[in-house]
Amino acid sequence: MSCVAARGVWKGYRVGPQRVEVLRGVDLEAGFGEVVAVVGPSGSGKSTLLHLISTVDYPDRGSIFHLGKKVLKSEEWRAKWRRHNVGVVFQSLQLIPTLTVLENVMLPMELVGMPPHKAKLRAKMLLERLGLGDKLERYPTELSGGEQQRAAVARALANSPKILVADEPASNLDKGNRRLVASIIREFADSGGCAIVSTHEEEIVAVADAVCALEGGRLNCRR
Ligand SMILES: Nc1ncnc2c1ncn2[C@@H]1O[C@H](COP(=O)(O)OP(=O)(O)OP(=O)(O)O)[C@@H](O)[C@H]1O
Repeated sequence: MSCVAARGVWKGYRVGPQRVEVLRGVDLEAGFGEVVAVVGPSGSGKSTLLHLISTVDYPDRGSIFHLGKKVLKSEEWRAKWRRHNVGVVFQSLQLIPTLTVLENVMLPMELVGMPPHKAKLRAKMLLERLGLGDKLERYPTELSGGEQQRAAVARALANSPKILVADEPASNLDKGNRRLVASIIREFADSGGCAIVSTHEEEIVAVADAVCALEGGRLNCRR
């Protein structure tokens, strides 16, 4: 059983009268303990693929498997599955502007019933690890782009997911923080999960077990 698999995945969008096929039969496999980096030029479909792998979106054809189970089309099923099993760093981050950084990271834990005092301890620990220990009470708009990005990584790890899906999580970071995020992703996978990460950054590629290049709607992986 693999941690994450994509089999024959197709996804396209309607643009006016036309249909553009972005993914044309993508296969991907991530074992437990693995980091898979997805690389490719802007517009090649990395975010499209990661939305499918994270279960935020659903393929037109083909299937995604998580922990050996086929991801179902029902949005309700996918939302519940994600809440418990998948940590997602969106390219657009999607931090909640009306909550502090600490509250943003606590929220996923509270949604699965963790008592607030425990959620707070874990959120603090994660934010300190990501170098945001002195920004806990700030609101997202009061943070730099790179700080927001690190807060989004902390939030994705909050529920100790089995699967981490991160869309360019290091794109706004300086070298030191790119290394930090890369090592946190590596440690996450080493503890038994798997991470699928789109990136242009060599620090992330350096910790990957497989590098998959997306081009012309197809994915070519080398290990
Ligand atoms: N909702 C949408 N409707 C129409 N076209 C879309 C939509 N979302 C993405 N696309 C198109 O699909 C293609 C792939 O987009 P995607 O965002 O997946 O690429 P990407 O590799 O993540 O790019 P980047 O590195 O710039 O973030 C692009 O040509 C984009 O214009």
